[in-house]
Amino acid sequence: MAFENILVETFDAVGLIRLNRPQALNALNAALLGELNAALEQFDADERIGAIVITGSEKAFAAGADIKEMQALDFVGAYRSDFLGEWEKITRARKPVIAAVAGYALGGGCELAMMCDFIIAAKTAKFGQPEITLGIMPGMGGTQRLARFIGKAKAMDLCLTGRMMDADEAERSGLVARVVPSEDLLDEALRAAARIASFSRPVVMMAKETVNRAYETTLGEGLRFERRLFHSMFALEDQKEGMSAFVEKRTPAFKNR
Ligand SMILES: CC(C)=CC(=O)SCCNC(=O)CCNC(=O)[C@H](O)C(C)(C)COP(=O)(O)OP(=O)(O)OC[C@H]1O[C@@H](n2cnc3c(N)ncnc32)[C@H](O)[C@@H]1OP(=O)(O)O
Repeated sequence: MAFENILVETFDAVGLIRLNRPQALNALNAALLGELNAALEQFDADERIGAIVITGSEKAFAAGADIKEMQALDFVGAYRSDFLGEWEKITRARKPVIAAVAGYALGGGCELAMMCDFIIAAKTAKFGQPEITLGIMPGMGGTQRLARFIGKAKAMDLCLTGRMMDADEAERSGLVARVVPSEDLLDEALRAAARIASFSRPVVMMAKETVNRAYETTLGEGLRFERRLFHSMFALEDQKEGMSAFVEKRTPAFKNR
């Protein structure tokens, strides 16, 4: 499939998607969304791929939903088309997705990064929900995910003032897993993805599913879910291989089953 708004590459077991609308600071329009979903589906279905990285440019991961595309929208059009609803598909990828963020991650850009499983940020990264300055509020999950990830105080601050948060504040707040020098961003993200891809695929997928469950259920239900999936891992050849390799002091050769 040919893409116009993203660039897609593979590095061994890692799929890399670069948002590529430099003229609009990677503003997220419908065409880009369709391509991003298609690329993610392809990587998710590809047996050779174990993890996925989404990145932007040095200046912008993404400066938000495309304001020029949204400008003329009316209520009925937004409601009937469930405008922005398709973005949730990104969270359905079953393989881990890392956001490698440099520059602006604003509005929908910040929300897209939060839909990924974790964020690695360059020193230059700036996160924010400036929708309030446009006469709207976040609509791709910002109010809900920020409140869960960084707490009410910071979520309110960002959504109500529209201010930007730099990479260090984002890391202190728990939004970002690691901050690295800009020149190391992609290598660091690809290395993390390659490490994940080297582990047992079903175990990685179950670990992702289980951590995500923490955001959707009670602690009791989450703990039961974790324990049941944990028990199921003893049916995997990869559990036998991983533990034998430890005892025999060698590197495990996982077979993803
Ligand atoms: C998901 C939901 C519900 C909502 C949203 O996401 S709303 C969008 C939220 N984002 C913003 O409000 C940020 C808008 N952008 C900016 O404030 C600035 O572009 C900046 C601070 C990120 C960077 O400023 P800078 O002066 O360095 O660059 P610009 O000249 O302003 O931008 C270059 C080029 O990109 C176009 N651009 C930037 N952001 C968007 C956007 N979100 N949608 C559409 N186009 C965007 C900008 O217009 C300019 O293009 P032109 O020179 O052709 O006008």
